[in-house]
Amino acid sequence: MDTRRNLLKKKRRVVIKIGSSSLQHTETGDMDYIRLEVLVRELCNLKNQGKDVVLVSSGAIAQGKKAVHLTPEQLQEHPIAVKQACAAVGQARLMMTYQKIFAEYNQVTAQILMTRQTISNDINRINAQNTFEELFRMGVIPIVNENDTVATHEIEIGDNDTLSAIVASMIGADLLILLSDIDGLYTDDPRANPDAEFIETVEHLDESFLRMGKSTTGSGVGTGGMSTKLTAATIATASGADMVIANSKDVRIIHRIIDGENYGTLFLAEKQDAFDLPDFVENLHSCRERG
Ligand SMILES: Nc1ncnc2c1ncn2[C@@H]1O[C@H](COP(=O)(O)OP(=O)(O)O)[C@@H](O)[C@H]1O
Ligand SMILES: N[C@@H](CCC(=O)OP(=O)(O)O)C(=O)O
Repeated sequence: MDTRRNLLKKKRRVVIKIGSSSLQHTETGDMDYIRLEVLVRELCNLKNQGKDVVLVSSGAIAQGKKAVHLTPEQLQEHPIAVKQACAAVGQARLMMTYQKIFAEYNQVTAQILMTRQTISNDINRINAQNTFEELFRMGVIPIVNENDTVATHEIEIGDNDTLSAIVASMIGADLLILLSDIDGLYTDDPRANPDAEFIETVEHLDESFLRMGKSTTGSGVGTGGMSTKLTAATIATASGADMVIANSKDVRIIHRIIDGENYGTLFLAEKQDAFDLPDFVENLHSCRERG
């Protein structure tokens, strides 16, 4: 067995991110309760192994749209306010569903909603860090999302891949797992290029890997495609966490990865003393705009 994979067993603080498309049935857009249940069981089991666990869950906007039966015309009218209203509805639904399922395992959860200011403002960031630490001491699993109801372009992080890496960096996590609709990183988007090859391990995340995420295709339900996952890998690995991108088709992949089995793409941590999270977050938008 690959010794670097085997070391994943020893991780103490794990952040797991699941995207909107992974939480719903493709055909109907309704919640996939079985997948949610298995996800919750996996997280509770990690917690029972003595690890600190954080879930970053997308899905507020997608579930909110579904709940209020939004027509495409309504979406066109006031896209930002409509999206924010949907997020307000969907976030409450998501939390209700998670709390119900976590309660079956006697697991207490908490909701943490963040914006870019949570990181860039020193007081907000320290408060958020203290809250996470207190929740871990209490044995609670925090469930994190962007505060979509108030976040507009000026203060948004914009996608939960990046958010999950920011959270991992902020709380000193040693492993981040991004659950996606694809097995991991390929040399190119395999949906567009049948010759794309799967990459098992990224030892050093240089330009050649970052270029592989430039294709703009994605599930159409969530945000980002592969490029936001590579931004997440940049933050996580520079902060000293390993990161894995893996397929959410069977969420039992979480314990298989942590047991050291060869699933997904593993990005190895390369802690950089010069990495400054607030500074990185401050420059996030200008970096994206420069492409
Ligand atoms: N180099 C690449 N390797 C793998 N997938 C890629 C790559 N470039 C683009 N993609 C696309 O990114 C998609 C995953 O992004 P997205 O749909 O936003 O995921 P999620 O909703 O799970 O966060 C894949 O389904 C794939 O089509
Ligand atoms: N914060 C948004 C999701 C943003 C996002 O990054 O979505 P996804 O690409 O599905 O992980 C929501 O909850 O709807």
